[in-house]
Amino acid sequence: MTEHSIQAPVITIDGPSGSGKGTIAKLVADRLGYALLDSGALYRLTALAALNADVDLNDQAKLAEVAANLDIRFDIANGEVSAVMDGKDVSRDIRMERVSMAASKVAAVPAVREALLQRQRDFRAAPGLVADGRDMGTTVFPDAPVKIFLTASAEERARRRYEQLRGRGVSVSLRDLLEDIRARDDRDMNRATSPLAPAEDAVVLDSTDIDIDAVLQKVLDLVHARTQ
Ligand SMILES: Nc1ncnc2c1ncn2[C@@H]1O[C@H](COP(=O)(O)OP(=O)(O)O)[C@@H](O)[C@H]1O
Ligand SMILES: Nc1ccn([C@H]2C[C@H](O)[C@@H](COP(=O)(O)OP(=O)(O)O)O2)c(=O)n1
Repeated sequence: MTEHSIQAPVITIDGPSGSGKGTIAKLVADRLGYALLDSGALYRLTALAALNADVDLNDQAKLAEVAANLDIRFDIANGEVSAVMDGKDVSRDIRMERVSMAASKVAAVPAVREALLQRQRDFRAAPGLVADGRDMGTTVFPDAPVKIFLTASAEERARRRYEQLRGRGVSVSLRDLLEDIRARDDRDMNRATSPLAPAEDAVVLDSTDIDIDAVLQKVLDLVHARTQ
């Protein structure tokens, strides 16, 4: 028996921005009673901390120091997860577009990824974990029994983000969002360390034309098939 085979199972959900990872990860975790790791939030928190401290986003050593020293926790109340940094709820702040852009830059720094690696693995606990991000199946939990790579066309992902932001009363242009999504895709897919890519043993699911319930059902079917 390997060391990993006695650990709690992990379901990894990787994919580009707006493909539905966060939504599906939360639903699967609720359904199975598993813990949830939103790994993107860690990169967003690092970005926010760096912006707040006026750290130059090109200073890799400083960024790694910021990542290693984050004082953060995730609180759960009424089924909603909030991100708390230095004792303050920053859940809304980390979703701002300028933080999203900074997060994608910060996430390209190898020393930042290294600094956050163990923090992510520490989320693994019984009865299991659902982890969403870009490299959950490739780098952070390579031994996960269930790996999903969720995609959708850039246009559909921009449309979803547009609706999501409008629903929150944020006014944005669909064209700007599509440009942002393409810029982030490019950076996430072409960086040297842990680029966005499906693991060899991942199942690729394209959600462009299927709704959330249908995606959830496909993922749950796969979980049952792989963990029986
Ligand atoms: N299959 C789907 N069809 C339509 N809308 C979806 C689908 N999956 C997710 N969404 C919506 O798209 C938006 C972005 O989803 P989210 O889970 O935040 O994506 P990600 O975590 O991959 O960035 C949310 O408003 C969500 O409700
Ligand atoms: N495991 C991860 C998770 C996120 N990232 C990067 C990629 C993104 O640009 C930022 C923010 O990720 P997040 O998943 O919150 O972003 P989206 O909700 O998909 O727009 O962090 C990463 O490099 N590796």
